Amino acid sequence: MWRRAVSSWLANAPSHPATEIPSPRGLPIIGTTLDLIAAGGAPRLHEYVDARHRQLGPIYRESIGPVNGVFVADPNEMRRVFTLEGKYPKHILPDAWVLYNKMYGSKRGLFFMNGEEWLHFRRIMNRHWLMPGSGYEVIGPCDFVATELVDRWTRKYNGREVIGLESELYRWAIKITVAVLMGDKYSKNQQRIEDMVEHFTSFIRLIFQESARLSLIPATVAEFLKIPAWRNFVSAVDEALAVANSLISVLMPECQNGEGLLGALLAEEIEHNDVVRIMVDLCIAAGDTIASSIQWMMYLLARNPDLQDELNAELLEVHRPEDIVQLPLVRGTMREALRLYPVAPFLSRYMPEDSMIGGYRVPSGDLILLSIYTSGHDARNFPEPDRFWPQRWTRDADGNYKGVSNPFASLPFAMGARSCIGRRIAETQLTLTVAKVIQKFKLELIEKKPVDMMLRLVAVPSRPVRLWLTER
Ligand code: HEM
Repeated sequence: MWRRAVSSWLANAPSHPATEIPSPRGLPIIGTTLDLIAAGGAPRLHEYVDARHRQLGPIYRESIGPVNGVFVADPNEMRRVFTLEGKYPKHILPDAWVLYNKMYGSKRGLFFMNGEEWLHFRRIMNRHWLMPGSGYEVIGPCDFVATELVDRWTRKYNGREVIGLESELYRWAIKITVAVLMGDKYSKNQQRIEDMVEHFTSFIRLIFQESARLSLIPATVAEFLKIPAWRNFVSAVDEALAVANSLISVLMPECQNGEGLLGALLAEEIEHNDVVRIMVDLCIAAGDTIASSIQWMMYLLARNPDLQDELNAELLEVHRPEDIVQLPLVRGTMREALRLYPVAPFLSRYMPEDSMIGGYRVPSGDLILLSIYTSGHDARNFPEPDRFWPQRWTRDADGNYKGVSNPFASLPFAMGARSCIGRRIAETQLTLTVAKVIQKFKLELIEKKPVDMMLRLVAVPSRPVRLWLTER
């Protein structure tokens, strides 16, 4: 009711100039950066912005560090932003990466492309990667790596704590992505590429750690002062790109006959270098996002033993991987984890033209930041928003979600032409692996104290999740 009232107010409100968008008071040059530092710094940005929305409303403007943007938390206005994003949607890029690419002449994959170049490659990728039934096998490779993880944990951690859960899941994330890229060829080659995957995994973790340290300092300043975080970031990116390039070069000849998603891309008329840079960036994009999401899923399940039993009971009836990934409760668990802990708590678009957002005329070129952490935790969109309740995503007899008032308030993969290209793959990887783990083990937390979410470029647990496994 209240939500509808706010939305209709936003839609019908008379237009106001952008200068009237509510804004907190800040200092010249640094804006409100000091307020953010007092609130816990960049790792707590999602909570800081959430508090600002409560203070200033569903749309407000703020300059934080090098970023000046209009923050939007109303789901209907968020949808509008995607309808106004234009032919070549443009999102914000991490400052440190952009400077690195410029300084070292590094040509990068889809996430970093813009304009015609982006559209050209995105269309090719959409054809193969997003369309259901595009024919490329995702389930088989995901099933193979998920089974491998469960077997490894049975040998090493049954009746024990999983040592280094984060590293275990990072390794799983990279492996499962490489497996999807290689298709059937993965199982035959996995020993050969094991070391490269291991190295790549450790450099990717390092990159994310260091780039988070750089998030409040303009990259040009960090580079000029040669602060340790910048130097470490550069060497981790150098190493990761070098290992990833070698990895893709090893995989390419194996997939020449169309195997896996890599084979599909090779069959297109794309230059070798372009295939390599697209693939390298896919591995980078996949690693942190799915490793973090699966940690949250396991953390939430470990806190809810009854749900684990309920899931296991449902899984007793279903055997084929393609049916497991469709189970409403398995999918609900994933959607709920991504609602509570969205890997990317802010989505961004530069408006291509002057646009009406929330009753304000936002000029072309302005940066809009969609606060999906806030909209996902808002009681107007999700009753009892802090409760982990996977069944809310299942439907009642009338076809309505049981506990979701506005599904557009949780957009972990974004929307529109530039939404996550790996969504279908990620969903298969997460649901299948979690289902297999639950079929085999009961999960318990060793430390019961709640774990917070913090931003390290993507949202991750603020301290290690310590998991105890007991075979069912
Ligand atoms: C839970 C896991 C994941 C989440 C929550 C996630 C989320 C996102 C989001 C929010 C974006 C930005 C979209 C935008 O600006 O509108 C994005 C882009 C992207 N994602 Fe994912 N992602 C996940 C997994 C993956 C995986 C597994 C892959 C690769 C296999 C991948 C590859 C990409 C790429 C290449 C882009 C850039 C797309 C473009 O600019 O056209 N992601 N993702």
